[in-house]
Amino acid sequence: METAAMAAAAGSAVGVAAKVMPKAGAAARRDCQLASRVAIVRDAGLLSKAGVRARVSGGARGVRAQAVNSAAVATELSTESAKTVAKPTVLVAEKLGAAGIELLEKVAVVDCSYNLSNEDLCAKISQCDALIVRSGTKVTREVFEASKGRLKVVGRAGVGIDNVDLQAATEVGCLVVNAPTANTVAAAEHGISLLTAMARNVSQASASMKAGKWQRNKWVGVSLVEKTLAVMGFGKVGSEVARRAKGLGMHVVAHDPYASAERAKAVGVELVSFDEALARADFISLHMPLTPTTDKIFNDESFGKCKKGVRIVNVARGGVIDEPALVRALDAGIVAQAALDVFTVEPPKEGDALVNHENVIVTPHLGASTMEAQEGVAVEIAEAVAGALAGELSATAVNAPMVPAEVITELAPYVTLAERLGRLAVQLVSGGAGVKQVKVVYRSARADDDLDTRLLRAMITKGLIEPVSSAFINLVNADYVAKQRGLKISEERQPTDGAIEVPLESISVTIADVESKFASSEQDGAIHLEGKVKDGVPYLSRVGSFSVDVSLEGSIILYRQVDQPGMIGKVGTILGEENVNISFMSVGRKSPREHAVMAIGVDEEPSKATLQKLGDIPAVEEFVFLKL
Ligand SMILES: NC(=O)C1=CN([C@@H]2O[C@H](COP(=O)(O)OP(=O)(O)OC[C@H]3O[C@@H](n4cnc5c(N)ncnc54)[C@H](O)[C@@H]3O)[C@@H](O)[C@H]2O)C=CC1
Ligand SMILES: O=C(O)C(=O)COP(=O)(O)O
Repeated sequence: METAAMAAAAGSAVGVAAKVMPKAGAAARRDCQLASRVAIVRDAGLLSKAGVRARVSGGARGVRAQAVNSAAVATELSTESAKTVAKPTVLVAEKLGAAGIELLEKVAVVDCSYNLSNEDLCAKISQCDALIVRSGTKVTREVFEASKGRLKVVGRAGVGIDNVDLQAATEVGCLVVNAPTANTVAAAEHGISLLTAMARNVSQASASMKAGKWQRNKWVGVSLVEKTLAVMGFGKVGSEVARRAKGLGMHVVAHDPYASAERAKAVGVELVSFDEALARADFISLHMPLTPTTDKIFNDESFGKCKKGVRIVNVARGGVIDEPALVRALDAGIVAQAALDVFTVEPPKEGDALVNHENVIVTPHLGASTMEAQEGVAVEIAEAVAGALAGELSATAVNAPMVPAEVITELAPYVTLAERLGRLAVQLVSGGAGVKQVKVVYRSARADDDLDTRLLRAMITKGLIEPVSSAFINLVNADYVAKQRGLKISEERQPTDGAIEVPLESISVTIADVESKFASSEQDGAIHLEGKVKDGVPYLSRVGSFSVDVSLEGSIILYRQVDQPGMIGKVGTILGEENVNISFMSVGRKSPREHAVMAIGVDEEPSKATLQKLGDIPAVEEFVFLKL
């Protein structure tokens, strides 16, 4: 029952029919267990790099990318689903290295459709579980809306994610992953190429010679040695540029509000303020991301703070420069030369003043375009996307909190417990959509920094919201959706003396300011449920002020009775008449022959008539049926 429900949840989470086909004995059980495990992490929107590697490793690299058109995708999908489980569909919207395509083809139907218009992308996206892009595709809110909830992961085969609407992705629970490391050296090398080519007028001299001229006096350059280079953005690319520039004999300063002084010291670079960097630089190289803060950070005012005759390289993003301001600075001689790989609009409009400026050299966004970087990026993103589709943890997720794989594994049963407690608690509320204040208490012997509760909070949120709305919730969007609905979840840690090997002794969920359908679930005027994990299985351990002990599998009937002999027999007979199988029974009472709360786990959902028969037993004072 549990595994079937979770397998269904897995399907809904990824938007593919993750059906477990009927199989005999151990094989079927193993498949169900796998589906169950996948469901936990997939619902949480988590990815594991190790898991992906295990799944996709072993394949020969270098298989050519094969364009798969829509008809072929449809055919392959139907054939696949007839065989076992339908493979997810990955749309690769920009050229990706062959090794990446090969990895993806092991786990998905891969549709390589390049140069799609926005309209075509929107039309296609509702058939896709994942989308892979580079910098040339704008993944807008419109694209996420057009996906109608099916798109579960966007992979950016590169670093900059300014072309993906992260807010829209988060709102719909779509994970965004990037490939942050494989093109670092390529981008740094391109920065250095542009720096040296600009200083020695390589591209102008080459063009003039090809035009039949021999202008040795015209193309005299400037030297780099002993000059000061300001690296703006001392991250991965910036650091590599700094190292290389030092090798060329340059003095390097860097500006990066978030860089550590130790890292700068290790590279032999002085970290300075923005203004000081501009004031000292003979050359400036840009390596910061495009964000609302860096948007047009190089403008008339900042050029005004530069040394006259400064030379600028931009391999970051066109948008960090106010381009008309750069044209003015070039015309005024404030900026002597610029070397640009990136532009605010790509490709720039014909006749663009900057592109055509005589003191500017340009390349068409080639920073990451080496054979090596493209193969590396393709593998990096394919692994991340394949992992996402399997619901595993990603080290490169950009819109979900990072939760290490080992934490996921350790917390897996508590994740299930957390969701089920939320699910039960909200069903107890009369008109569950009105829940606003929820308190979660984690009882644990672990130190505060040794227990990551983000995943548990997300799953309680999922349990609280999904039964009473059409929202789909995972780790990516849980906090966002809760905030949107005005649901405030406060968390409290209660230290215990137990063993620290056990992550949690119990989790309790308390909903204040609501009315309960089952008065006995209230404690101090609030609905209160508590659960535990025993032998890897989640249990309900408390309902209101009554202790119970019922496994959280199947569904649950709770009723309050006057404690007296013969009750279990009567209830068992009524459920048995309708062939409802009882998995667990537990009586929670404070003292003999007084009020007791009975918790009964059932494998099947009883009919309303059967539930009514239970309610009609004279000793039963109230009852409620809760679905897990
Ligand atoms: N032209 C191309 O083909 C390529 C371009 N890129 C661009 O280069 C950028 C940097 O890439 P990585 O070094 O891999 O990223 P990164 O994240 O390692 O480094 C970016 C650095 O910029 C810093 N930063 C953020 N705001 C800043 C500000 N206001 N002023 C100064 N520094 C600031 C960050 O603290 C970080 O250290 C990417 O965001 C991307 O836009 C990256 C690869 C290829
Ligand atoms: O990785 C980045 O940020 C880049 O700018 C590279 O872009 P590309 O993948 O070559 O379109």
